[in-house]
Amino acid sequence: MIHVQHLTKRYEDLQRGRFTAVDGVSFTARQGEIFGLLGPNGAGKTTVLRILSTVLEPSEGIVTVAGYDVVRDSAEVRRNIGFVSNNTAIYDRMTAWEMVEYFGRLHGMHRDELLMRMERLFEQLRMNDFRDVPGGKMSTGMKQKVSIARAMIHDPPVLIFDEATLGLDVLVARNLLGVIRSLRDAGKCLIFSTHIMSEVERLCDKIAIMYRGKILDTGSLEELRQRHREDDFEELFFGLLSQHEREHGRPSEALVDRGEGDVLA
Ligand SMILES: Nc1ncnc2c1ncn2[C@@H]1O[C@H](COP(=O)(O)OP(=O)(O)OP(=O)(O)O)[C@@H](O)[C@H]1O
Repeated sequence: MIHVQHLTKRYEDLQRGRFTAVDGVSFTARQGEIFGLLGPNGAGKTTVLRILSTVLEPSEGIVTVAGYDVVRDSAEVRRNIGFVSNNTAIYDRMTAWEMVEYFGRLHGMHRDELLMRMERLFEQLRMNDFRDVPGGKMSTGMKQKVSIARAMIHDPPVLIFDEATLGLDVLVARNLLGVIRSLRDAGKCLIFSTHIMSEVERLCDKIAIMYRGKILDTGSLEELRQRHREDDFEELFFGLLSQHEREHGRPSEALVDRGEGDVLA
């Protein structure tokens, strides 16, 4: 469903000059699968997801979503994906129902089809209790559900969650992970990016560990554990990052010195 081959993205940065944020990344994510992108802040996860959702163009490499090329067929790609982040704008004065309806119209959905889809979605995400609550009066959990409903209104086969649990309390985050699992069971292809190891361990069928623009390894949790002969996922993760630092001439303490200790969160 998603094929990423030798993807590289360079930014022209005023301070750093030409900076490679994503460096030769390849992976495949399939239908009915939750694919986790795990990495500390700055690893390049958001850049990859922005390319998948056609907001940015690759510098090199080929990326296809549902068979469509993100550069050549960007409109088709957008029809096939929904994007959920932790900072989606929710309009204070629009109700949950109005917001989701508005996004359905933006996707050009016909009225009857839109209403049917909305009824199903509000039921599925348990949003009927707050159908008529305006954004300004919603809890964080309600807002997050509206963001998901908005991303799913056109029933895309691919859903992308970028650090979607950031800032949510444990209960809301737990509910969100439940929703993501049920979408997987309904056959969607899900990409879930996070810096939180436990979420990836509990949720993802396949994991790509990303650091400094590269994928250091990829596989199911079990495959990764066996390959690295390490049952403790946290040890495995830091082991891979430290090995990368050693091979690239940096001391492993740099992980902590650079303030990247928060990958432990
Ligand atoms: N528009 C830009 N111009 C220059 N550099 C950028 C730009 N956007 C991102 N970067 C840099 O690219 C690198 C990767 O950033 P990216 O946001 O993709 O990482 P991330 O893994 O999603 O981390 P985070 O969770 O902090 O967003 C970082 O060093 C970041 O500073």
